[in-house]
Amino acid sequence: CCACDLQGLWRNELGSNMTISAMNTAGTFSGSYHTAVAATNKQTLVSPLQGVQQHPGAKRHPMFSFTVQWQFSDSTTAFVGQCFVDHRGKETLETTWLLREEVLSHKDTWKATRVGTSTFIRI
Ligand SMILES: CN1C(=O)N(C)[C@H]2CS[C@@H](CCCCC(=O)O)[C@H]21
Repeated sequence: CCACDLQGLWRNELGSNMTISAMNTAGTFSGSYHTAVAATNKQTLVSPLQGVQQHPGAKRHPMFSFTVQWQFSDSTTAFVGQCFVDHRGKETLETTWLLREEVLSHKDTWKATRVGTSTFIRI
């Protein structure tokens, strides 16, 4: 069937919820990210995201990237990934992410970036 549209509500394996809202013809979008867990034990808050996807409609499995500006910690996460639709029309977002936290000294920069993968399904 049809292409994979990023717009809507997604959840990943960590229980985070992501809403991708405005999508324009240039393929840029915005949204919000609500995380259940964090690297710190701080109370988490909904955080804004900005992203770009390959030209919507032109691709069945568009690539995308987006960045989340965490509102409760001095850190940010960049996601890159692709949207896939299986034979039953089930969509998944396969992503790799980099989480960069602010470090107070240049000598600590070696431990400032975490990397991982995350899969989102539509909720
Ligand atoms: C919950 N998460 C999630 O859904 N991920 C895909 C990973 C990569 S972003 C991280 C949360 C970072 C929160 C801010 C901070 O702790 O500095 C973790």
